[in-house]
Amino acid sequence: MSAQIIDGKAIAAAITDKVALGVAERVAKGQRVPGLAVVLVGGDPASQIYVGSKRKMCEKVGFISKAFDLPATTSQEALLTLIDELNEDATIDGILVQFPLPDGLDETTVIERINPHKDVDGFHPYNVGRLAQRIPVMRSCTPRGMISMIESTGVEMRGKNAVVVGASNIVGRPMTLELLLAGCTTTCCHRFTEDLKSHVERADILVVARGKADFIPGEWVKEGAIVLDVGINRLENGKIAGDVGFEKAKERAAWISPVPGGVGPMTVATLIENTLFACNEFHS
Ligand SMILES: Nc1nc2c(c(=O)[nH]1)N[C@@H](CN(C=O)c1ccc(C(=O)N[C@@H](CCC(=O)O)C(=O)O)cc1)CN2
Repeated sequence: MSAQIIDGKAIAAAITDKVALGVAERVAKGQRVPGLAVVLVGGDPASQIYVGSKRKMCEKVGFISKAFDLPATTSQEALLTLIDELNEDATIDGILVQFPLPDGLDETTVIERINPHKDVDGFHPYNVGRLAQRIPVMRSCTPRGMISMIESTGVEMRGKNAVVVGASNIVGRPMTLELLLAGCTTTCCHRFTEDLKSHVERADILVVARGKADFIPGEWVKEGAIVLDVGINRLENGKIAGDVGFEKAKERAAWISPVPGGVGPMTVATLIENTLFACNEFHS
């Protein structure tokens, strides 16, 4: 078997085209355009790339994008004051604080300060709790994006064995909740998981978010599985690799997402989708 590629770039483009139409519809009705505040603290090179593509995408779909580039020395108090101001700003529908934050800044406190209806990252405990209770509101971008990718295959999720490798707050945990919501029998593997291979081998849907190149050998992938690779690992040769041994996995899976061009672009597209949703639902 040679897997079909889940083209995240193409699916993301379709999503952002739809958002651009949604913005045009608002304008035609005389409504204001959605606004996204993108906050970057410090100069982490990867974060600069991701923030750059979020701002570019805002421009492309017709959002107002407010950029806040703060020095790494920014105090927790100053960052929280900015969030308070953005919470009150009627032109802003979404607040995005790029992670990781520099040492000394507490991500949990920052997330909890954002108005849950402007939490376009879906990280606030209110939004995670809503997802856990099967009444989602704002959904985390990478996990929600991956659900859109699985939906694009046309494969029914209900009843499938789904295995998520990695239990981070940003990806692994909310993805576990998303797959449960979709009707999968879901296992979340983490650093204390014993016999990881046996879990991976029975995954009809495999999501890997470990951050280590080739962490899951392609030979472990179940025949006919859907494989979503969240890893972005920069190799010494300058190339980017995922967490799954792609070539071997491709011989066994039915569907597989590439790195780059898979899950990454969906994170940005879903953020844009969330911002329009927040604008239409809560801040019209
Ligand atoms: N506040 C947030 N911080 C972070 C999030 C998040 O969702 N919200 N996720 C990641 C980084 N991230 C978005 O912020 C992100 C990661 C990767 C990509 C992407 O398109 N990757 C490309 C490769 C690009 C490259 O690095 O050369 C790809 O996979 O094709 C977009 C966004 C951590 N922080």
